[in-house]
Amino acid sequence: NPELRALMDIKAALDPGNKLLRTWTVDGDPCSGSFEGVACNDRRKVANISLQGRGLAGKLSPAIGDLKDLSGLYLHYNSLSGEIPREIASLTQLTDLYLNFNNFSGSIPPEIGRMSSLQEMDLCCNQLKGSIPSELGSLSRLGFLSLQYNRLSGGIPPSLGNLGLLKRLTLSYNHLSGPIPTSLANIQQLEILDVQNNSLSGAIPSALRRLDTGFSYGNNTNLCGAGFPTLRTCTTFDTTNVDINKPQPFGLILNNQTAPTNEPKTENFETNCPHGMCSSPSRVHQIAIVTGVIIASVTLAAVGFLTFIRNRRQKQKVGTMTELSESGHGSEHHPNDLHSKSASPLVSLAYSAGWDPLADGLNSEEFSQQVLQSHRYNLEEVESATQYFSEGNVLGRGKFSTVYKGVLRDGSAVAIKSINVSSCKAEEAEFVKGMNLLVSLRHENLVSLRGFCCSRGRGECFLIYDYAPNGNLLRYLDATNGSDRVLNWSTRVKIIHGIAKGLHYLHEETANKPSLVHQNISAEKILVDRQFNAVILDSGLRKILADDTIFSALKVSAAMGYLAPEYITTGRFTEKSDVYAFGVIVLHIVSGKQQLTNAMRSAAESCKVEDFVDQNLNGSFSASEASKIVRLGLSCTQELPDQRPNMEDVVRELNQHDSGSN
Ligand SMILES: Nc1ncnc2c1ncn2[C@@H]1O[C@H](COP(=O)(O)OP(=O)(O)OP(=O)(O)O)[C@@H](O)[C@H]1O
Repeated sequence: NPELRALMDIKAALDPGNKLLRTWTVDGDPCSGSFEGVACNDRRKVANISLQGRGLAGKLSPAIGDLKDLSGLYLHYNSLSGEIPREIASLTQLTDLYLNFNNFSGSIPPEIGRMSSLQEMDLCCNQLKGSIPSELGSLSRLGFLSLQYNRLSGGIPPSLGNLGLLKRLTLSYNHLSGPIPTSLANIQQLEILDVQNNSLSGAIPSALRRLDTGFSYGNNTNLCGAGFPTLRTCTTFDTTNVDINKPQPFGLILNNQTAPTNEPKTENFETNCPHGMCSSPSRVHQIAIVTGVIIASVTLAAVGFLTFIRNRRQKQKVGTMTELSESGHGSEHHPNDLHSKSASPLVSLAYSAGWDPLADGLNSEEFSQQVLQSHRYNLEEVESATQYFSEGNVLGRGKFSTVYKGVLRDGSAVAIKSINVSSCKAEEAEFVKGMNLLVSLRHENLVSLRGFCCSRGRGECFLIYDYAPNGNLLRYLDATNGSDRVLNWSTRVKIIHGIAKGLHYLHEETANKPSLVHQNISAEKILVDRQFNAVILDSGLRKILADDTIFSALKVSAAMGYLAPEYITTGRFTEKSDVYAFGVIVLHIVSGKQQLTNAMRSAAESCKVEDFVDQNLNGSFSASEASKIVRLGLSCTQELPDQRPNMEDVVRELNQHDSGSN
């Protein structure tokens, strides 16, 4: 059996000590279910190898290429080293390749471009060097490509723009240089593009603005572009082409070479050379030399300063290094390094203080053992629920957290929010107090928190929530007529009631809980459960987050129109600011629209509900109920907080209509 032979070769390389794959035996049957982590298809060919997180410390054998029917190879979270064998390219049926979180070195074999079935490839968090092969642009079915936290250099190949199904491209924390190819903006499916912490330069294709918060480009050498917060606008210098095959020391090139890119250059010229204002090439040449020298001096000074800071930090954090090795990954580019790269002072404070508030035996006073026992999950459960944080399970990524879909061992679906420790409150007692509060919140209209897990090794805390299968409210706004996303009137009313009741519960002070302000109510934070009830997400979350994390979330809320006007002058959140956001959501739900035009608002104000209510309902709604709810929405969005009702009034008002109509 050639497949058995290949498996024995693979085993010898993966587990040279024969300690971990003892069930793989030369006289066994790989398709009997007895080979740990091996599954076969109905033709009795090996179709899946799932050995993630098994502590494997060997290499990946070229014999892997002999398992021609393999569709999934999951070897992430091990300590595998050596090169990725180019024979892997023979796996033309492979859809999922997960080699992330290992110590693979060498370069990415360009032959991978022949793996025509590949849909998800995660090579993150290794020590891969060299450039990203342009051949990857041939992987026409690829949906996820993760190469972050490696040592990749050179340019981003414009050929990646051919990946028409690509949804998520993560290239952050490498040494990539040159421009972001315009071709990437042509990928219609692209939702996430993360190129942070590289040495990229030049003008960002303006069309990438559509990715909004899905586009992360911070900490690059010299990027520019209009309409990107935190970036400078481009100047004539930014038209200088950069040879993407030869990383340039200062992001500038001192001759007139044309970048070896096959994309049209028009956009860059349009952005950077308005009205023929560009300098002549020789002038650019001279200025570029002078600028290069200046940048060189500044860079050298900055490097010296950073080295000084880094050395100091390393001295301060002897304890942190122990934590890294505890997790079995000592690689320089491991994401656990995040805390050493992060600018937040909270991080080093947290780690040097040995931050692990949820460890057994600690905090017995602040955290009741009963709460600990009933709510604490271990990292293994979280890892297995999320299939080792597989990219395919990501529901969303925010500024400070990532949410994964997962399935617990009892088969129940959950959403797991992972929060980097640097975003949490640094004071252990404060954090624990916040956690206590979070688990005590119980209401039918709040997403139910099942438990939590904090991993010192990963530098993350996880909140495990019940999964709400019908998505968030955004999904039901701007729906096309006749689609199943058009909610009927009674469902809309039920959802509005639900949000009101959930917020009233939060605001109310009882013997068991203080009054809480949500601070981040938006259509995205309202989920819809199986019975189409509203459940509010992230309630109480602010109690465990650091202040700077909270403020960064505000920008989004303001941009979406949920931020109460008085916040600008007072800088404070009150129950009435939640009421304002609630009012905006009510108007969204009734109109079915995310953006309320002036015409719509004046229709609402002059009680012309038939012009305001979602046209997709084709008149199927109660006009009296609609006008009452619209009035309520308007009163909640009054300019002055005192003129807004409180949530108790809102619930009473809504209930009155209920009893009136019964
Ligand atoms: N319990 C849940 N059930 C179903 N979907 C969920 C659940 N929790 C979160 N989601 C979905 O996951 C995605 C991300 O969630 P959320 O907006 O809270 O996190 P985030 O992207 O980290 O954002 P932020 O930085 O705004 O808090 C959203 O689309 C949300 O609808």
